[in-house]
Amino acid sequence: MTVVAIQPHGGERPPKLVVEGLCKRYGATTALEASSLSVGEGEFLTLLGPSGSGKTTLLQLICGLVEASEGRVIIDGRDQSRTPVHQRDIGLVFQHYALFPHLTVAENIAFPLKMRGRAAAEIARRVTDTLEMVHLGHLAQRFPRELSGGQQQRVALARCFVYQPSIILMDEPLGALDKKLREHMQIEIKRLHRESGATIVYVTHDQEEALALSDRICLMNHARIEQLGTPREIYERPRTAFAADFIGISNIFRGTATANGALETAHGLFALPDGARCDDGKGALVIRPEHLHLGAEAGNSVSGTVSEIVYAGSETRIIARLGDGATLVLRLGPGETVPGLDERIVAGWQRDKAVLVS
Ligand SMILES: Nc1ncnc2c1ncn2[C@@H]1O[C@H](COP(=O)(O)OP(=O)(O)OP(=O)(O)O)[C@@H](O)[C@H]1O
Repeated sequence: MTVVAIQPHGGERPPKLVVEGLCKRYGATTALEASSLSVGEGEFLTLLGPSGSGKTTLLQLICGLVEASEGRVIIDGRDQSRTPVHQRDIGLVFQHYALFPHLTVAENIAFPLKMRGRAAAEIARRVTDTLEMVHLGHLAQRFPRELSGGQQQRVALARCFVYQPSIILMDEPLGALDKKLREHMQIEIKRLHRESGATIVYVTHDQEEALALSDRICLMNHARIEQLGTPREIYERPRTAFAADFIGISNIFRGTATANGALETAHGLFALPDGARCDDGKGALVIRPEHLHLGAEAGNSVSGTVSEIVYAGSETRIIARLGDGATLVLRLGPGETVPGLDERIVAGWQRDKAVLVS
């Protein structure tokens, strides 16, 4: 078992949530290896990773739906590891909205406030404000069955935001919606986050959604934290080939380090970026498509045959086949000359544009 060092939370924000060595085992299966992280007040942190990587388990441990095998959950400086789920002051939003079918939109949103014994005048005011916030004021008297999927999910969000929980946890809340509605709701969630100042931990397996929403991303793989950083840090400075591959498009060349600071790969000998070193003699070079240019540059280049040309308005994406069946992706800007299908090309990169990963 490896214990990951506590990762610093974003910026100067005081920590709202600290997870220390949290671990979950089900018999012989480890759903989450001992993991530590810290989430700042008002931060939007996304747990991102493939199916089965431990995202939901970590979320359930934070809210107390699942009991940890080891580790601690600290909220606002207090150890809440043994606090029951309903006493943790955490709001939950899941993929399936679970609205009360026999209550109107306004009554659904009022429900958590009534449960907490708030005064009628306060409930009325907060429900009105929250309905405004999610743009559902005109549908207050409808029942859930009279709403579209996107509207129902907005009610679910409102029902969570209305009582201003300390932390809001969301598990694939947009998973059941179609792509267009998802993108619209992402903007809504971003706005709700900004306007409410809530601390949010959000689970998704969709990297574009994670990039669009998050202050920081906690990338998970095989029941552990692979990398934690801002979207830009993970995109520009991935630490592993998995991180480079999971976030954005990457060209990855694996190889062995040579004595004079180069990487010997199946596609050629490439100079490493300044200061980069392979610790165990092996590594991989990651080159993003926008850093590849037609023609040899600074000695680092590969040759291939164009197999696909994808015109996408602001850019043209070229996919080329390399010698051993591997593919290469590069992006050409509007002014650049586009090669023809089946044409032989040489694509090069400046060595400092590549990132060495493990
Ligand atoms: N109650 C359980 N009993 C046994 N194994 C479990 C249980 N819950 C989760 N697991 C296992 O723990 C691992 C992590 O599961 P988890 O649901 O956290 O992954 P996830 O990243 O959220 O996946 P998905 O995106 O598919 O929801 C998986 O291998 C899963 O099979």
